[in-house]
Amino acid sequence: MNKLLQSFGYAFKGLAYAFRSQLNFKLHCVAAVLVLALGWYVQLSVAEWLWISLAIALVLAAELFNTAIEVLVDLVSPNWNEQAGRVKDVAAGAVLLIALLALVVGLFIFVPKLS
Ligand SMILES: Nc1ncnc2c1ncn2[C@@H]1O[C@H](COP(=O)(O)OP(=O)(O)OP(=O)(O)O)[C@@H](O)[C@H]1O
Repeated sequence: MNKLLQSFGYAFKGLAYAFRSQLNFKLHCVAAVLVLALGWYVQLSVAEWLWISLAIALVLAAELFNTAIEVLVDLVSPNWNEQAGRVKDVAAGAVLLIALLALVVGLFIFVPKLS
């Protein structure tokens, strides 16, 4: 049980680090709160809540993986290196792809309700 609590502690430490150090993660957290408030305002259905929750979780998880990759790259390759840059670019591309998916999900759900 103690070990489990300790693992949660490490996970929260990671979340706090990402929130403190990554502007993009902070912005996505703010966007998530605004989307949740809007969802409450327009009274989303259960299925719509599931889609929105999935989109939010995917974006935030992608940002966290991207942060972990950036930290790792900076650790193993602190100097300029083409391959290191490529690793960061690909990770950033994954975040962009998932953020676009979340945007499409949000547009499909909210545009008909707000127009
Ligand atoms: N060690 C490196 N070698 C080569 N290119 C790098 C290296 N570090 C970063 N880059 C290039 O600079 C870009 C931005 O890197 P950086 O680590 O600043 O990421 P970021 O997305 O701006 O992260 P942060 O949110 O920490 O500012 C990378 O996508 C990559 O193209």
